[in-house]
Amino acid sequence: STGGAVATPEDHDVEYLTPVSIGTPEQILNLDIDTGSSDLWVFSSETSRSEVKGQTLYDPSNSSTAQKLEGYTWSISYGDGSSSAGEVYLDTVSIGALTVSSQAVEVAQKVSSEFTSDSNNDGLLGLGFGSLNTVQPNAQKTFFDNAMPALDSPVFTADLKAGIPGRYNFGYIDPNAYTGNITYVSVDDSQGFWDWTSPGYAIGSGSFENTTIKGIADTGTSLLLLPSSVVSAYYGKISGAKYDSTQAGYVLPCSPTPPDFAFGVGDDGAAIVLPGKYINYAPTGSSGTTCFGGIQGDSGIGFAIFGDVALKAAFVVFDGGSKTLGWASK
Ligand SMILES: C[C@H](Cc1ccc(C(C)(C)C)cc1)[C@H](NN)c1nnnn1Cc1ccc2c(c1)OCO2
Repeated sequence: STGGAVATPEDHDVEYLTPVSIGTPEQILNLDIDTGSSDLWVFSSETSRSEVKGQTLYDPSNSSTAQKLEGYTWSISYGDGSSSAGEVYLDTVSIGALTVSSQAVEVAQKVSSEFTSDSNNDGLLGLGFGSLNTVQPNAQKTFFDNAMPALDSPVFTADLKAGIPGRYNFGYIDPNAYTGNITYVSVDDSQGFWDWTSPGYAIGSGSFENTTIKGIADTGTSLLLLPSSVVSAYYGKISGAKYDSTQAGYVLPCSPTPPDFAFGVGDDGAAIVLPGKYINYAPTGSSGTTCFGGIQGDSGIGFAIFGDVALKAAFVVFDGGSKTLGWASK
């Protein structure tokens, strides 16, 4: 079997939302597919009313296929400080033509203010490794883990785009979605992430800097978070760029367009090039002359995060069979 669905960017590509069908008859929620976590949780009829602001709610009592996992709970805190918690049902979940009949659907009873204020986001669908799942007393499998045995090929692909809809596909690699070759690299799943190591980077037309960058491919993080040495080298090339403590990040003049940023993939010289305009993440004020940088530091996290700013420059294969990541330009 195969499946897939569109991934539509919210403002500034801060996140990408994908329609996911849950229950019988189907209830369609727009979820943030997140390769950096492993819980599938949704706003629901059980979410406290004061914490709901416009989201679509999954109501298990309206699904003939919903089964409550009595005594099961979940609670998650994300690296950006947001959090949510609740109870657990099993129900039928589909992404396009791909259906998992007994998927753990974690219904939120509480969500933090960051989720409440994001009215278009109806929840997260985690595609990290199972060890990250927070359900107690027994961890639950991800949609991909449940689907994998039935898939034509044990893979899913992320084809995110700048400012326009892209796609997540399951079970096949679309040869029309990328250019050149796909370079596969090994993944360390010991922390539950799609964790890989880039051999280095280049700034604009500059020479390639060999420095290992270990980080995760994370569709659920907006920015590209890199070691401070790389980040200061990049912004050091841009007159007027500076670290702004009030913004808690590097800001830069929105024009002229900043230099491209390339990160290496594999040891054959392959690289993914981010056009400089991707680094103009969003204007910081009303004048539009200063932009918040799409590349920021990863200090305090312990690893780099190849978030949407990086992923939208590539076609990425998440191979659950060989536990490898495939990177291609497009
Ligand atoms: C943050 C997202 C998870 C999320 C997504 C969306 C949202 C909102 C809808 C409310 C906007 C909140 C949360 C990420 N997913 N793998 C994640 N989940 N756990 N760690 N990370 C990545 C990380 C880790 C550390 C950091 C960071 C990021 O930004 C700053 O420091």
